[in-house]
Amino acid sequence: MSELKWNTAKEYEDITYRKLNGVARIAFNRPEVRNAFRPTTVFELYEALSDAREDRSIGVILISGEGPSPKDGGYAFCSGGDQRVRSKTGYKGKDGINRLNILEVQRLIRFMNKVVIAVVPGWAVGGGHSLHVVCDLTLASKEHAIFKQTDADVASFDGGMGSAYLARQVGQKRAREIFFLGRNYSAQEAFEMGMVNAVIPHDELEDTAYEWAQTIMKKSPTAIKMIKYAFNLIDDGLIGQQIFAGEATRLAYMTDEAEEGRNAFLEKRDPDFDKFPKFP
Ligand SMILES: CC(C)(COP(=O)(O)OP(=O)(O)OC[C@H]1O[C@@H](n2cnc3c(N)ncnc32)[C@H](O)[C@@H]1OP(=O)(O)O)[C@@H](O)C(=O)NCCC(=O)NCCSC(=O)CCC(=O)c1ccccc1C(=O)O
Repeated sequence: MSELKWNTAKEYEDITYRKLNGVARIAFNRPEVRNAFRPTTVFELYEALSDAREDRSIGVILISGEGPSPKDGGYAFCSGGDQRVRSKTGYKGKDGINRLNILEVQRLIRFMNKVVIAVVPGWAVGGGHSLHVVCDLTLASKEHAIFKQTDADVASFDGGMGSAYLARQVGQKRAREIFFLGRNYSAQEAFEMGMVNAVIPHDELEDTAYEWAQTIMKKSPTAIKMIKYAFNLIDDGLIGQQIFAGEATRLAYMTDEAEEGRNAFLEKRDPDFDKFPKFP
């Protein structure tokens, strides 16, 4: 079992949120329902992810699921939308409003300026399966992780990132099988298909995820961010281009050439760009 001494970043109702040495760990905390998410869960997840995004000391974010269930000892990453609060127009929150707000979390993970690792201790199902797909990397418990896409069983369908990116990872035929048949896949099968990066003995999962995060933390943060956005770009269309271009602009702003442009404007003179090399 892990002896990592995580520091609580904030107390929440449906998730846990901790930090340690540049790593943020966010975990679903509804093990009695296999970590299904309701609107409250998703609001909290979004807030914690946003905090990790803004925290300049954080380089890698782990998303996991607390467990085991006090009811039966089962482990889960996430079993998707809480079907008990599903209504005709979405998932009903405490405010009585129906939402499909997990999609906002998917976008936050995808466009996150840091690496996000899904740490899967048990079931990754439905919208929970989609979440692991959207994360940059997935580490899975050898003994307990099971991947399953039940959307079509409950008349739901993630026709966005959870299916399109899955097809990129495992290929079209496999992705269609996963969605059309809704079978259970072990960590090893998911690894062989290409949607899991490593299969880890359950007791070592947490520590391994932390070690992977520390390895990434030693790299250039700018390089890691640009590589992530470069990988995303081809599938993310104009939004992918915009995000990559935004970061390119930031790098350009760091040059003397950019400073000359700004200074010339502020000093009400023509810019002198002649002194800057025109690289071949
Ligand atoms: C996960 C299972 C395969 C686990 O099976 P098993 O180990 O046998 O355990 P169970 O006895 O079934 O479950 C234990 C306990 O947990 C309850 N539970 C499990 N999952 C859920 C859930 N999703 N919602 C509510 N409750 C759940 C279960 O009822 C048991 O309770 P008891 O009181 O002890 O009986 C299996 O549980 C299973 O198949 N679960 C359902 C998985 C599922 O279908 N999830 C929903 C898929 S659809 C989805 O996630 C849509 C959400 C979404 O992402 C989305 C998509 C498109 C647009 C927008 C959105 C959005 O924003 O939401």
